[in-house]
Amino acid sequence: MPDLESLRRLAETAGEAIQSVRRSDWGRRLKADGTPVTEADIAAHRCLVAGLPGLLDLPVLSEEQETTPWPVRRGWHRYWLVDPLDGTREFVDGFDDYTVNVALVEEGAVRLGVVHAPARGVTWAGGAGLGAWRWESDLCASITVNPERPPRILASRAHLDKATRDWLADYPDSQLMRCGSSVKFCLIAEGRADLYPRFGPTCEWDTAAGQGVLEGAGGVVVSLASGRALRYNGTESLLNGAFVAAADPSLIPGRGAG
Ligand SMILES: Nc1ncnc2c1ncn2[C@@H]1O[C@H](COP(=O)(O)O)[C@@H](OP(=O)(O)O)[C@H]1O
Ligand SMILES: [Mg+2]
Repeated sequence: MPDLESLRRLAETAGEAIQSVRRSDWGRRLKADGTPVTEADIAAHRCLVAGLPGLLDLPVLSEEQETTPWPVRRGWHRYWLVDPLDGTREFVDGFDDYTVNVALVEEGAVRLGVVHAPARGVTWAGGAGLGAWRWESDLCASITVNPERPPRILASRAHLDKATRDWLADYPDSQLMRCGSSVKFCLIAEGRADLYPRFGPTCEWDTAAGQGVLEGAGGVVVSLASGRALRYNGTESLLNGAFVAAADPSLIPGRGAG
């Protein structure tokens, strides 16, 4: 296992690179898929790819670099999966829910995840069987889920599609909170929300770190196709299918009390 304190500090250093771009006259352009990429994404990416191999010498798969060809990547048993700036739309639009995401993936499962939200000054980390933690101003606290009924539900601020709206119609009594980036997983992990359904597209680097945090806190991230935990590096496509993140599996329709 990598040293968690060093990993947290590396994520926070990447966050400082993002914040210094935000304070400056930052550039912005659109990627081929129409989503924005900023100088901040690139600055955080450079910071992480420079630092991660020193913590654990493994391949790095980052949103902000050309993807390693599948015939090579499929042979990876362990690797770093990185989204240097998740929630670029939030960042560009002046909202604070954007994050640095680093996950250690082993045999297709998340072993450890670290999520840092630079504008909030908060970092979360965790992994299944390890526990989960939250840091603010260098103060560390252990966190766990706190399932409530009716569930407090999270949805993307920028991407709320019809399938998600239809799903939400089954929860007329629930409070809906809109939030960008992997912060959604972390809010469930620290007991402030219960469900995050996602039917619209996400990529593997959007979910892995948050999944680690949530699993460490006692929650789950379930693929609606398999009914099991979301897995990684199993296909050439880096797109996730639909999933639900939950404080408890019984909150997911069809898996208990619903
Ligand atoms: N059409 C699309 N295809 C692939 N991923 C998409 C997408 N629309 C949104 N996303 C993913 O959703 C993430 C944002 O999540 P949210 O809407 O919960 O804030 C984006 O992360 P980035 O901001 O890192 O690009 C992006 O990867
Ligand atoms: Mg992302």
